[in-house]
Amino acid sequence: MTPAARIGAAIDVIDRIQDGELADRSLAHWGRKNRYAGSKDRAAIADIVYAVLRKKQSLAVLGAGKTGRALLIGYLRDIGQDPDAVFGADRYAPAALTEAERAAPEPGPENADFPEWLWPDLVRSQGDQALPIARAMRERAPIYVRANLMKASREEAIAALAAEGVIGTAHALSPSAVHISEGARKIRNAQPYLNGMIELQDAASQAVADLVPLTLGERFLDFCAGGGGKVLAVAGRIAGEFYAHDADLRRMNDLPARAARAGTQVNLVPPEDLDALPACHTVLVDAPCSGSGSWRRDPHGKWLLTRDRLDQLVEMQQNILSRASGLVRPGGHLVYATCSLLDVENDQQSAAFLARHPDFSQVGAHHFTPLSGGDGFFCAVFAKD
Ligand SMILES: C[S@@+](CC[C@H](N)C(=O)[O-])C[C@H]1O[C@@H](n2cnc3c(N)ncnc32)[C@H](O)[C@@H]1O
Repeated sequence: MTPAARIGAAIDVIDRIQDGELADRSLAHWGRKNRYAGSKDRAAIADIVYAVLRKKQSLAVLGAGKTGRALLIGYLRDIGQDPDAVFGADRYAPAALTEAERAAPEPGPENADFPEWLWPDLVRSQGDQALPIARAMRERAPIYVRANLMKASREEAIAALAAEGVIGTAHALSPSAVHISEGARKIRNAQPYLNGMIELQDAASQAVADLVPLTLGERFLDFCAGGGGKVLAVAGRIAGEFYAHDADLRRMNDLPARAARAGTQVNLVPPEDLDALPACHTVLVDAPCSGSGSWRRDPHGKWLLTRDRLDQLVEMQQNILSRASGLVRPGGHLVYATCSLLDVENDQQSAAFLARHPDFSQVGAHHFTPLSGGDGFFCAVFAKD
């Protein structure tokens, strides 16, 4: 069957489903009526039908209707194919599009599976990238590892992984990032992981760690260290004196073992010891945030966020920034990062910080979105007078 004929078959199957038939019965019925179709064709048609059912609501918006035909128009738009190139493409294809079907629907949150109340914020923050970003957020996150450059080059790490059946390629977001295309489940038992040559870490998270200004031997504090992903990434780049703090000490439970595996040392600083810590060359605030940049990994988080919670987070970020800024020594840097796509947590938060702290000036701001492969992240670097 031609690709267009498979789309035509999927339309027939979906129409029966829309009339109330169960999906597997509708597929079986189509198979009985079209015995010329081989097993590959039937499997491909089933794949299309189930892909449509998964996104039925948003595809109905994209195709401007709920019939099999409209949903398949929506399906093709969703996967980036022009329905005009399929409908009417050959004599087995469904009939060519009408003018009304050809008119593309208005982009909006309902065809991006994005919380409606937050849509204006995303548009304000990301402009005409809002829709592709929101739609990218519906897919599974890619898997990345970080080559620990203190132990091996990225190429050596890729080769060591390949020897254990884990296939990866260098990724452009960071000199340490490796995109894993095969064998991801084997990573945690693979030698390069067990001996600290690699760590699991999103590529944009690695890129944020790359932006941390630090010179050999300097003192670095990760103020919101959590499991230690960022401090370990910075320690993988340059030798220094590393400190990790988190309001919730338990979040750092695994950090000493992870640091030992990576061949580095990270000193844990409980809240009561912060004031005794000598001022640092660089302090990183990887702040608690909406997590909107990592909703591919946490799709439930997307539906749990509320306006009240977002307001609370913004206030919390302000307080943390003020507290952490007091730990930076003159001439040093404060780095503010979030895995958020929302301006209110990112550029607006940075501007508010600068307004409250005239002894700091902004020397860089970077925005990462899922469109470049990794999670959405924001990173601002402030220099202290
Ligand atoms: C985004 S996570 C950090 C992720 C971590 N840096 C990493 O790369 O794996 C934010 C962390 O901030 C911590 N946190 C929340 N409120 C805090 C506060 N007032 N002071 C310090 N840490 C705080 C949370 O416990 C959480 O572990």
